[in-house]
Order: sequence, then structure tokens, then C-alpha cells
Amino acid sequence: METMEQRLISNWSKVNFSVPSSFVQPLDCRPGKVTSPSSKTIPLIDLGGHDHAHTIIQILKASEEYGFFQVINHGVSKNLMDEALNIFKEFHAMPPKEKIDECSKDPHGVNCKLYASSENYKKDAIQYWKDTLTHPCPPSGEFLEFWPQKPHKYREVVGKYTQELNKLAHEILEMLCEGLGLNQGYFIGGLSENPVVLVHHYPPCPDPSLTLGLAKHRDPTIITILLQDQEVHGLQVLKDDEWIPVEPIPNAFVVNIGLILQIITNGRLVGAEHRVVTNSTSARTSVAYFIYPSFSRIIEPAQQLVDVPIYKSMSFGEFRKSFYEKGPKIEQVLQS
Ligand SMILES: O=C(O)CCC(=O)C(=O)O
Ligand SMILES: [Fe+2]
Repeated sequence: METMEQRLISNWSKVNFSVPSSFVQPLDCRPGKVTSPSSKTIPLIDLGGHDHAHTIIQILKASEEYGFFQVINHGVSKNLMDEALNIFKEFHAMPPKEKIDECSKDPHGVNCKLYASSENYKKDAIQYWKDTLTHPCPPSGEFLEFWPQKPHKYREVVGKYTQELNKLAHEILEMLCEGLGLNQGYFIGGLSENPVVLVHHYPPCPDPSLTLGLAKHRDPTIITILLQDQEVHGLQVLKDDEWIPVEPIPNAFVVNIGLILQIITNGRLVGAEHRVVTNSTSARTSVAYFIYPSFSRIIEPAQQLVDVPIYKSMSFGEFRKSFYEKGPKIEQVLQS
């Protein structure tokens, strides 16, 4: 049996000069060689503009057409973004044993996890080129005792960062409410009270044409707010059968609509498919902030918006179970 220490990609990838066969993607999933970069980009939205109504129109349009956009002037300081990204990089740079120890404070092993490849490591036929740290981060401070304590400022910096992201997420959700015609505060409480952070580390890969850092997927969230490394490309969004790279923009966040919001809006907003490709020269770090409902909360098309629901009702707990069991086939389970 392989130990977690042996599995972590960051632990062995520096001394392996070829891609192990268990990481070679089937032909139809491989990114291949990117020859001509796409001329398309996802929309960029300035949240600091004075025309509130116009900002809402832009957010709604981007969420309908792409399911993805980037935001600038979002109110989170550059200093805090840099501090958070640096502390997450320092975490993944620690010796493997230390990382594993720092993620072992929950006796049930659920409220802080470190894993290689994907959460489905044992079930995945083919592995992905990344290590991930994840834990819940509600503004109440619940679960804080399970977070890493190393690097030594981890809890302080990540605590501040996730508080700010919670504020930003709610501002964006409020604008979506206004744009969609949902009651103000629709997402406050049960639909958003379970935020989680996922810190991905993609080490350099000897042959990026054969591997993926993260498989094509939609997020099982309401929305996701992503902080990505400023220099290193990797994230791509599927739009009209074309993979569009999400360019790193200084001090911007990437925002994407999750599958749950697609359900709530009965398909009006799209939980777009995306994936991460690797590169041979630089490690990439990204930090996803997932807005999750509480497990018992019912997920269904909003009655205010919809006459004929195309998705059936289920609890978030049931939804998440199907999401991990069915993968891309979850669409069949969701249809009413
Ligand atoms: O690493 C990235 O850029 C994307 C991460 C992602 O898609 C996810 O966590 O769901
Ligand atoms: Fe994602």
C-alpha cells in the first residue's frame, strides 16, 4: 500500500523525468500541443465602477454566455492576496511529513485534507498532476482548530483572506440576485453557509501534452472565486467546443458559476466546464473559494424564476454524493 507521503506529486516529480503511465490521459482527454492560442478571452469586469446597473448587466451576461469572468477593483487588498498566495505556496513547499501532520488535527479526517491527484484517488483510473489542501472556512471560525498551524501565520492570514472572500462572494451574489430578479438576500444563510477553500499545487510536469492537472469538470458550488498564480497559465474554459485560456491578470479574481446556481436558475446561468493543463517549467498554485450550501439545504430551481423546472429537488448532501459518484454523468441524475 502506498502511503500519502509517497503519493504526493510534489514529493517525487522533481526526480522523475518522465510521466508515469498512471498519469497518461487517454487520447481524447489529452491537451495535446497548444499550437495557436485562442483569440477569445473571458470577460473582465471592473467592480469599482460607479454604474451599478451596468456592472450587474455585465455580470449577468458573462454568467449566461461563459459561466466565467474575472473581476478587478473588488475590494480585497493586493497585500492580502499576495500574503495569502505566499502562505499557501509555503505550505506546499514544506516537507511531505510536515504537511501531512498539519492536516491531521481532525480525528475524523474530514475537516482538513491533503490529497494527491483528486479526492477520488482510489477510484480514478488515471491520476492528475496536482496536490491539494482543503478545509472548510466559514466566517464563524468553526473548524479553525483543524486548520494547519504551519507556516506559522497560516491561520491568521487565511482567516483574514477567507473573511474578505466571503464578503466579496456575497456582494457578487447580491448583484446576481438583482440581475435575476431574486429576493435580496436569497443566498444568505443555508445556501452559502458552508464555504470551503481548496489550495491546488501543480508541480512542473515533464510532458504536459500527456497529462492534466485537473480533469474537465463543473464546480459543485453556487459560485467559486479563484485566485491564480500571476505568472503561470493553466486554467482553461470550454466555450463552443473550444478551450479558452484564463489569462492571469494582476490582482484579479476569476469568478465562475457552479452547477448549483445553474440548477437554481433552471439553466439560465451556466456552470461552465473547465480544466487545468500542466507546464514543464513552473509550478502553479491556485486557491479556489467554494460557496457551498449546508448539507441539509434543498437545491432546486427558484420558484420565483421558473414555471417548468428542468431539474429536480434534492438536498445538497445528496447532490454532492451523486457529484462524486457520477462525475460528468451527474446531469442525468439532476434532470426532473
Ligand atoms: O486551478 C485552477 O485554476 C482551477 C481549480 C478548479 O477548477 C477547482 O478547484 O474546481
Ligand atoms: Fe473548478
